[in-house]
Amino acid sequence: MKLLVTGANGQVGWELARSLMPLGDVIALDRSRCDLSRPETLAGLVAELAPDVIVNAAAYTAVDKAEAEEALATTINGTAAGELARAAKAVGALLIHYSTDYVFDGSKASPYTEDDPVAPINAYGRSKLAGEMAIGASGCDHLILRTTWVFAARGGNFVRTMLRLGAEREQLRVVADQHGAPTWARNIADATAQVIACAQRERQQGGFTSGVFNLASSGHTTWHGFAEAIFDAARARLPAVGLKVARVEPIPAAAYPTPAARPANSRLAQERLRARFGIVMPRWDEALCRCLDELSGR
Ligand SMILES: NC(=O)C1=CN([C@@H]2O[C@H](COP(=O)(O)OP(=O)(O)OC[C@H]3O[C@@H](n4cnc5c(N)ncnc54)[C@H](OP(=O)(O)O)[C@@H]3O)[C@@H](O)[C@H]2O)C=CC1
Ligand SMILES: Cc1cn([C@H]2C[C@H](O)[C@@H](COP(=O)(O)OP(=O)(O)O[C@H]3O[C@@H](C)C(=O)[C@@H](O)[C@H]3O)O2)c(=O)[nH]c1=O
Repeated sequence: MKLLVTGANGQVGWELARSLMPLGDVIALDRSRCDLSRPETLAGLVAELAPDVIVNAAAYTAVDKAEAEEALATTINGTAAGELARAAKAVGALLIHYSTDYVFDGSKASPYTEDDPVAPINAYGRSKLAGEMAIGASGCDHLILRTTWVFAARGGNFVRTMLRLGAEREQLRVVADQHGAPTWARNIADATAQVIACAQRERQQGGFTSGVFNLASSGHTTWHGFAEAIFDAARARLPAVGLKVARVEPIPAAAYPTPAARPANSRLAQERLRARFGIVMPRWDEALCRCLDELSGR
C-alpha cells in the first residue's frame, strides 16, 4: 500500500510517518514539497504519486491569527482539502482528513456527536468546516476524523506553552470554563493506522462508507485542569524544566480575551469510532504522562 502524508512536520504528521510504516510505503511531504496554499498544484502531485491512501495532516492551525487571515486559512483548510479530495477520487485513493471540535459553537451541555449541528464561532472553525464540506461534496472515499486539543513532545501546543510559562512565572491564570479532551498526537496517529487498515479491508470487500468520526482521548478536563496536570506530571518527570509556578488561578474565558472565541464545550462523543473500528482511545491524563516521559528521555 502506498500512503501519502501531508503536513509531515506537524504534530500529527510527524507521528504518522512512524505509525503508518507497518501498512506500507509512506511518502511524507512537508510544506516545501506539498503546499496547500497553492491548491492548483495538488491534482498533479497526487496523479504523479498515485497513492492508495492520502492522509491530510497539513492545516492552518493558528486559531487567533486566523481571525486576521481567514482567506489564507480557508484556502489551506477548505479549498486545498477539496482539491485533495477530488485528486483522491481521480486516482481511486482513500482520503483521511482531520477536523476539529471548533466546528461546534460549544453551547451543548453534553458531548457532541458527529451528527450534531455545526456552527463555528471563529475563522479557523469556519475554514475547517469548509474543508469538511468540500470533501463531502467531492464523492471520494473519505473519513473525516474530528479531534481536539492536540499535544505532542514537539511543535506548538498547550503543553509546551505551559512548560515554558511555568518555568518563567510563579503564577499563571488559565481558563477554567472551556471543557475538552487533550489528545496526544501519537494516539491519533496510531488510531489512524487502525482506521486505515480497517477501511482498506472494507473497500476491498465492498462494505465501505465514507463519514465523519470523532477521535479524541477518553475522559475530559478544562484548560485549567490540563495545566495543573501538566505541572503535576512535569514536577515528577521533568525536574530539568525548573518549574517556578506555584499557583494556577482558574479564570473564566471572559477574563482572558483572545482574538478568536473558543467553544465552552469541546467534548466529542466516541461511540461511533468504537462501533465501526473498535477503537477506544487512551485517557488524556495517561497520554500526557507518556508524552512527558518521552520529553524526559525515559
Ligand atoms: N492542533 C490542535 O490542537 C488540533 C488540530 N486539529 C487538526 O488536526 C490536524 C493536524 O494538526 P496538528 O498536527 O496538530 O497541527 P500542527 O500545527 O502541529 O501542524 C500542521 C502542519 O501543517 C503544515 N502547514 C501549514 N500550512 C501549510 C501549507 N500551506 N501547506 C502545507 N502544509 C502546511 C505546517 O507546516 P509547518 O511545519 O511548515 O508550519 C505543520 O507542519 C489538522 O487538520 C488540524 O486542523 C484538530 C483539533 C485540534
Ligand atoms: C497561554 C494561555 C492560554 N490560556 C487559554 C486560552 C484558550 O482558551 C486556551 C487554549 O489556548 P491555545 O491557544 O493554546 O489553544 P488553541 O489554539 O485554541 O487550541 C485549539 O487549536 C486548534 C488547532 C484546535 O483545533 C482545537 O481543538 C484546540 O486544540 O487556554 C489561558 O487561559 N492562559 C494562558 O496562559
